[in-house]
Amino acid sequence: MQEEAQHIDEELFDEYSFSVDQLMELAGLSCATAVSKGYPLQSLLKSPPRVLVICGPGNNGGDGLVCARHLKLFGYEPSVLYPKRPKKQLFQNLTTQCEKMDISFLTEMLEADVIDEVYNLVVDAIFGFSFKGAVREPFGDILSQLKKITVPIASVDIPSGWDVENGCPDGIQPDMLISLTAPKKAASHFKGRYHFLGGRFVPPALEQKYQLNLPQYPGTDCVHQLN
Ligand SMILES: NC(=O)C1=CN([C@@H]2O[C@H](COP(=O)(O)OP(=O)(O)OC[C@H]3O[C@@H](n4cnc5c(N)ncnc54)[C@H](O)[C@@H]3O)[C@@H](O)[C@H]2O)[C@H](O)CC1
Ligand SMILES: [K+]
Repeated sequence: MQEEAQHIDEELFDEYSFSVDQLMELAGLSCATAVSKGYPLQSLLKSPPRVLVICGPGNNGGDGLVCARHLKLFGYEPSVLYPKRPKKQLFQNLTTQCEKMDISFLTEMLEADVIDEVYNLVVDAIFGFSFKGAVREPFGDILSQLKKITVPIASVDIPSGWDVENGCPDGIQPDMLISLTAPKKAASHFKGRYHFLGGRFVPPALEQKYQLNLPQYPGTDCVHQLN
């Protein structure tokens, strides 16, 4: 399944000629849309409507940066923690776009009780389908703080630190999961309240080839609520 997700990914780029930027924009927009459906502005307990977006070193982190930008456009106040920044131009551009929109970047991870006090929720865009092995720092420390918080976590594609196939019983337990392209095997271990499917960009021929059996998205929506 981890391999299958990577094959679909490669095929979208190599055979279907999509660029990463295109798909990441749609993925990140889906995440911000799912957050706005699960945690509407008017339902938030803390004002201003602060959201902490934690971004990892790969494309999952890129989805997080796009998500933060759209959340800001939707009226939220995102702050971003982005401790390991790849040198690639794409990630530098996404970072500049956030900075130019007055999204603040934290210099270090906050303690769990501070997160609970200041933020309404955390978007987990640390690792996606390429996560492997034992968690390396600084992400071990970040995930251990996330295990202690009581505000909800919305995970992008896969709850970070979970094995892509087998999940992780003592890992973080997000309240929302936004599966991108198609739910990964680990999604069957998800016990939170909201499961959304996003990344409405899969060409029908690719969906058929991999027998993804994707549900029908409602109307023109970029997310589909699975439960
Ligand atoms: N086609 C699609 O479906 C799209 C998916 N998108 C998103 O991209 C991620 C997958 O991105 P990828 O760059 O392949 O990898 P990750 O972000 O999962 O992470 C790789 C990153 O993490 C480091 N790493 C791996 N294991 C560890 C570890 N044990 N400890 C510390 N660090 C680790 C690794 O070195 C890399 O730097 C997918 O899930 C979607 O969210 C696209 O954005 C849109 C198209
Ligand atoms: K994640």
